Amino acid sequence: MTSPESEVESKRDDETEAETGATQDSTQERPATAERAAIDVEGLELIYADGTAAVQGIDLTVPEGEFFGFLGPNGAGKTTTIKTFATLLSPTAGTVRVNGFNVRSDARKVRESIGYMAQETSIDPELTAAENVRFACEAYGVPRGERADRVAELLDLVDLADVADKRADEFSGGMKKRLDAATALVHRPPLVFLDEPTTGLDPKARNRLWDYFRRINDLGTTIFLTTQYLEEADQLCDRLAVIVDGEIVASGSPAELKREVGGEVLDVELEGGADARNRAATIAREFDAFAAATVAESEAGISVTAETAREHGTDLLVALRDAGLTVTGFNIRAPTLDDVFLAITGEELDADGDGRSGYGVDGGGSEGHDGASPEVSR
Ligand SMILES: Nc1ncnc2c1ncn2[C@@H]1O[C@H](COP(=O)(O)OP(=O)(O)OP(=O)(O)O)[C@@H](O)[C@H]1O
Repeated sequence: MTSPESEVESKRDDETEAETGATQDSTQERPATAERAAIDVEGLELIYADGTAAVQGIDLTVPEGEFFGFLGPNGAGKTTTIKTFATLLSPTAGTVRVNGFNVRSDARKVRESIGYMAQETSIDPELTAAENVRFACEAYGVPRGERADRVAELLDLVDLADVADKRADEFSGGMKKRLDAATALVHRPPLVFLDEPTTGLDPKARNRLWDYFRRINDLGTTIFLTTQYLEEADQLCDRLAVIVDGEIVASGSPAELKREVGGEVLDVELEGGADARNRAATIAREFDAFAAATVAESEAGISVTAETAREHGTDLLVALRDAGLTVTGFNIRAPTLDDVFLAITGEELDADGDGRSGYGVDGGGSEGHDGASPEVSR
C-alpha cells in the first residue's frame, strides 16, 4: 500500500490538501449519482512538466462493483492515469470524478474513499505482517478497538494468517504483494486501484493474487487494475480499455473485444525459418479470400485472423505448398486478447518477452462477461 499523499510528483493545484489519514465510513459521505459510477472521466489529459503528453483525452466510466482492466504496453500511460485518479497527479485538462468526488476540488475525499496499491510495495520489511497491517490501520484512522479484528480479517483474506508474526523481509515477492494489498484495504474502501500488481511474480504467485483480487471484488469492491498481461486482463476483468500512447484505442468485455477482431485465427507452422515465414505472410496478405485479414509472423510460422479463416484456411495451405513452402502443422481457433491487441495496434504485447501473454494454439481464456458493445478504433 502506498499512502496516496506520499507520491505527489507533478504539478498539482491542490497541494495543500495532501493531508494524511482517512476516516472510517467515508462511503457514507459519497454523493448519490444517478448511475453510481465509481470512476467517471471526461477528456482527461495529463502533460508532464517536461512536455510529455502521457494521457491525451481519455473518456471512461467504471460502474460500481466492476472489475475493470486498463491494459497497455510500457509507457502507454497506465500509471499516469491511475495516479491521476488517486489524486497523486493533477489533470492538465478534463474532469475526473472518483466515487462521486472531483479529484481537483475534493481530493481528500477521493483519497479517503480509495485503496491504492502502487507498483512498488511499500510495506516495512522490518515489521511483521500483522504489524504492517496494524500500522496501516493507524495511518487510515481505523478506530483502535477495531484494529485487532481488522488485522486478523485482512491477513486471513490474503492467506497470511499463518505468518502473521513473521517479519515481512522473510516473505517471497508474492507474499509481500499480498500483504501490500491487505494494507490497501484497511479502511474498507469501495474502490481499489491496483497498478500492475503481479509484474515480476511467477505464475503460481500471480494466480494466488488473482484469487485474492477476485475475492475482494466478490465482496463488492470496485477494482481498477492496470496490467501488461493479457491473460491477467482476460481472467479477471469484466471490462477492459486498451491504452496506447496515452489514448484509449479499444474498450469492451474480453469476449466482445475478441468478437470484434472478427472471424477466427488460422495458425500455420512452417519449416524454413524467418525467410519462409516472411514469404508465407506475404502470400497470406495477398490472398484474395482473406480480405481485411490480419497476418502476423509467429515463432513457428504465421497467424492469420480473418472472417473466412475456417472456410478458406485449406486454400491458403494449398497456396503455400504451391509456393514451395512446407507446412508442418495448422490449427484454427477463436481469437485471444493477444489477437485483439495485434489487430488494434499492429504489434504484439508480450510483457516479459517470454511469450507468457500467449495462450498457445488451442487456448481461449475466459469468454464470459457481457456488457456494453465494444468500441474498437484504429
Ligand atoms: N514524471 C514524469 N515526467 C515526464 N514523463 C513521464 C513521467 N512519468 C512518466 N512519464 C512518461 O509518460 C508516459 C506514460 O508513462 P506511464 O508510466 O504512465 O506509462 P505506463 O503505461 O504506466 O508504463 P509502465 O508499464 O512502464 O509503468 C511515458 O512516455 C513516460 O516516459
